[in-house]
Amino acid sequence: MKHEYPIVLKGLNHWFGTGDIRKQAIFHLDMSLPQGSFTVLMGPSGSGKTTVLTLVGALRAVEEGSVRLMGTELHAADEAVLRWARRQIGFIFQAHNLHESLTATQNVMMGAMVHSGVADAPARAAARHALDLVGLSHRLDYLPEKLSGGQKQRVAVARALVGNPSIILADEPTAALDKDSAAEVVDLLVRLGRERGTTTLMVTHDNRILERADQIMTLEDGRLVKTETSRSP
Ligand SMILES: Nc1ncnc2c1ncn2[C@@H]1O[C@H](COP(=O)(O)OP(=O)(O)OP(=O)(O)O)[C@@H](O)[C@H]1O
Repeated sequence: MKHEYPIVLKGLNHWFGTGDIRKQAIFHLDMSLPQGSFTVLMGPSGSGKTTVLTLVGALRAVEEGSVRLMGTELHAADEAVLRWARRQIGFIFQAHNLHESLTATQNVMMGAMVHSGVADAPARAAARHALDLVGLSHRLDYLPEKLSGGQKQRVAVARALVGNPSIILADEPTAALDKDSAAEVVDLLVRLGRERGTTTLMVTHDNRILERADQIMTLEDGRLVKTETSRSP
């Protein structure tokens, strides 16, 4: 089923700690991300970007307000719904989370097997397909140490894509990359939005990629202070 806005946050508040040290980290956050769009979440260190990403990713319980993924509410959702939500998502983090002793294909296969519990042969086929999609079909059997920074991060993107997610959540995926490699990874995510309708939310400090974003949202002290829409998806 298609959803015009696969990610919708309404009146989201979040706190850390209890008692005297209880501190609000997110304040009244509203956000709607259109299907196929590429949204960048910016803001100074400590402004709440990662907290938002983990709430949207069903990695943290929603305390107050609403997070809807593909129309399904995560606030007060049971574990089965949260597991379902995580299966809709491909997660991409900084470059260095590939297993060094596994080839590109094996790294991506792990994503397929964890994601959907599929067996070896279909996981291998899915991994090859995902690596082809990110332009690495000529590097299937390479170990990470033989790949460039940009190629490693494209393996991480392939691993996130292998379960065919509707949503991609990325935390600083270009931080360790040079300009061209960063552009490569971002162009890929933008293309996936256009071609497959994948909706991406990326946390970044990286000014180099802003011109490629459909929406740029800026958080300060847990509040959304600016939303810029640069082009329609
Ligand atoms: N597990 C936690 N326990 C207590 N406070 C936390 C926890 N995680 C985050 N915080 C606090 O919540 C606020 C938002 O943190 P968050 O990590 O979301 O910011 P960020 O914008 O992602 O920062 P950075 O760019 O440095 O990663 C900060 O004040 C932080 O200290």
